[in-house]
Amino acid sequence: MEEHIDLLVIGGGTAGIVGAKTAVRLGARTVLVEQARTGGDCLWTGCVPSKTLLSAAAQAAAARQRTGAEPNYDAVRARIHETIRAIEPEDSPEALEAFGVTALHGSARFIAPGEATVDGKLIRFRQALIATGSTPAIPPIQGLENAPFVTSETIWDLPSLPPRLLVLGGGPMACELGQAFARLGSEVTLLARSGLLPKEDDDASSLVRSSLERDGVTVLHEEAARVSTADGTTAVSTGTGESVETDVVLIAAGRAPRVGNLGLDTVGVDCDDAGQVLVDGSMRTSNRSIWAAGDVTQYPKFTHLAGVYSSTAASNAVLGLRRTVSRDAPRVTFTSPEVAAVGKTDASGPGETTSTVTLQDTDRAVTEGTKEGFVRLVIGKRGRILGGTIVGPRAGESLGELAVAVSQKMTTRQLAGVTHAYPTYNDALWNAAIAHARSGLDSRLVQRATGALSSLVRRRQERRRRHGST
Ligand SMILES: Cc1cc2nc3c(=O)[nH]c(=O)nc-3n(C[C@H](O)[C@H](O)[C@H](O)COP(=O)(O)OP(=O)(O)OC[C@H]3O[C@@H](n4cnc5c(N)ncnc54)[C@H](O)[C@@H]3O)c2cc1C
Ligand SMILES: NC(=O)c1ccc[n+]([C@@H]2O[C@H](COP(=O)([O-])OP(=O)(O)OC[C@H]3O[C@@H](n4cnc5c(N)ncnc54)[C@H](O)[C@@H]3O)[C@@H](O)[C@H]2O)c1
Repeated sequence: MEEHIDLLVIGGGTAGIVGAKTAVRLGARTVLVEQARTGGDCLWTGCVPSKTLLSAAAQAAAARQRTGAEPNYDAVRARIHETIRAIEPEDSPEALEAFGVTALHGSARFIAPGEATVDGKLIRFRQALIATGSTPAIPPIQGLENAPFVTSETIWDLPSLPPRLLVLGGGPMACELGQAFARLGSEVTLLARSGLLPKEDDDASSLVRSSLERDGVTVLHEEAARVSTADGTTAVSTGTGESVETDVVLIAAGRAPRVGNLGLDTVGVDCDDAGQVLVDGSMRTSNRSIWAAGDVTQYPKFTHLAGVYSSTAASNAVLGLRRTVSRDAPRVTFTSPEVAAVGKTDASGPGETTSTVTLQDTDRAVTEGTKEGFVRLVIGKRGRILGGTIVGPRAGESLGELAVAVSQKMTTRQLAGVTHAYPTYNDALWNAAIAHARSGLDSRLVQRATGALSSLVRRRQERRRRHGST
């Protein structure tokens, strides 16, 4: 390709696909390069298979309770493959080409400012977008290399349900997959050195822990120290000397950016100590014509952020803008109960407070027999909703409303003023806003003001009655 293209997109996952389509919509000549299969982690090894697995596991647990029937793991695997097959065409090279993106198969590498190669072939570009994603981080644990371990990339290939599964990690991936495999019938141990969902509200994390334990998961708040494998048995020992035997180890200990062999030094793209590409709020790297989005950057690693941030990066690159991204980062961990959060989740700033309503006080939850869950709003000065956490069934769906409230800078009074249908799970969110808005009305100053107003109205009405009666 001798002439310059407008935008070179490296990586065909969510960030790459959305970025490339955005650029084409803006009239840019865009080339997307993917070294493996377009669709990326979300489609092949992340969100799509894991959410299908969770759904199948929840149904299996319900069926076991109803009839005692044990799940058929082959059928679960078949369902996962079917789901991927149904979504795959949307992300295919053919779909990209039909949209106007030139899709190339190969591995891209920067070789000089404005120049990259794809498997040795030269491409000249005006702007580039790095969207190369991440791979599972493998912690340096003695003996792990000889153990039968799987990651989010390989767990889908297990030929049968492991009788015992040790999950290393306590983040969203460990909690979701740990619960799913326990519900399917594996004996699951979770080894989580920072506890469960350490980035979320403590009460949310406690509810998830109790729920996992009810599903039979053993949760150890410890770090893996050593792994030994002999005669087909693997034992993982912890820092405190406890040892857990297992058939398979699942590593769910975070992510490492895919930056190897990209030639970032050649073009002056800076990374942090973990190798993540550093971008500013407009998603521009330290090289003025190179942008980045998705898991490869320092921002939280979620599909929706990969898409939205990449769209901003591509439009900034193509139109010469510096629009910045929102850092509110809505997120959902799809355990049972779901944990959904956006914006601030603790009242750590001056003048900040929280308003909490439990699902025990929410009629929809009572009618459905749901006992666990809550909504907690984090509220700033003058009643502005800064963020919050929702735990319970369909918390991920309720999060949409909270995300709107946060992004639109709504106050609790404004949210309280929106009529909600009864009985819904979102009543909890509404009631948390009402409770806070009312507490403002209960303050002594407001009581004095409303008292004075109502006595004024009373006197006026009295006067009118007297005049009317004469
Ligand atoms: C088990 C699991 C469950 C998850 N569940 C959720 C969820 O429910 N919700 C959610 O929001 N997020 C979820 N995530 C996170 C989500 O999958 C990622 O945030 C998202 O897929 C990142 O997209 P990306 O485009 O940045 O990277 P990727 O999808 O990894 O895409 C990067 C692509 O770049 C290609 N590439 C790399 N280097 C080169 C090169 N030099 N040349 C050409 N191509 C290259 C790779 O082959 C890859 O296809 C989950 C992740 C996991 C592991
Ligand atoms: N529902 C979702 O949106 C969803 C689901 C799964 C994964 N993801 C994304 O995928 C990425 C990967 O998920 P994750 O859960 O692996 O990452 P994570 O970084 O959120 O959690 C990893 C956890 O593993 C623990 N850990 C690391 N090394 C350990 C060791 N040696 N012993 C014990 N514990 C150890 C860490 O303390 C940490 O809490 C995340 O960024 C997440 O956002 C999202």
